Amino acid sequence: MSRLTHDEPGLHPVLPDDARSLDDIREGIDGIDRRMIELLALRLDYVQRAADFKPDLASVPAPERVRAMLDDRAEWAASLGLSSDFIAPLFAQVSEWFIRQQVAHWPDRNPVTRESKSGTTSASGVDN
Ligand SMILES: C=C(O[C@@H]1C=C(C(=O)O)C=C[C@H]1O)C(=O)O
Repeated sequence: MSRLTHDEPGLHPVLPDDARSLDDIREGIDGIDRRMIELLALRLDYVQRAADFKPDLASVPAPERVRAMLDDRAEWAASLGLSSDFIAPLFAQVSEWFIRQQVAHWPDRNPVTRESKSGTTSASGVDN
């Protein structure tokens, strides 16, 4: 029994229960994995943008937020019949990698934001 319908563009329109061949199954899986990767790329944009709203590098990891997120994801997974033993470490690894990207992105943040936080002259030479 499928847990979700998927009328999303890019996903194979044949649901698992309606599959007539291994090709149907593999097209379904390829569509899902591709979409997951596209969504992870979009997630990266959000995570890097988050740096613009943080006052300093020390506020990047936000461990209390990560803990709350892992609890939520374990709950979401359980409600769909996925083991939290699988989902919790998976998302811990996801967050860990994304936090590293946010740290690496830190020096490239929007100069406007950097100016307004530091109150100093920007790289473009425009005073605040
Ligand atoms: C996106 C944020 O920045 C960080 C990245 C997170 C993630 O990728 O899961 C979670 C929390 C923070 O460590 C945030 O603070 O919300």
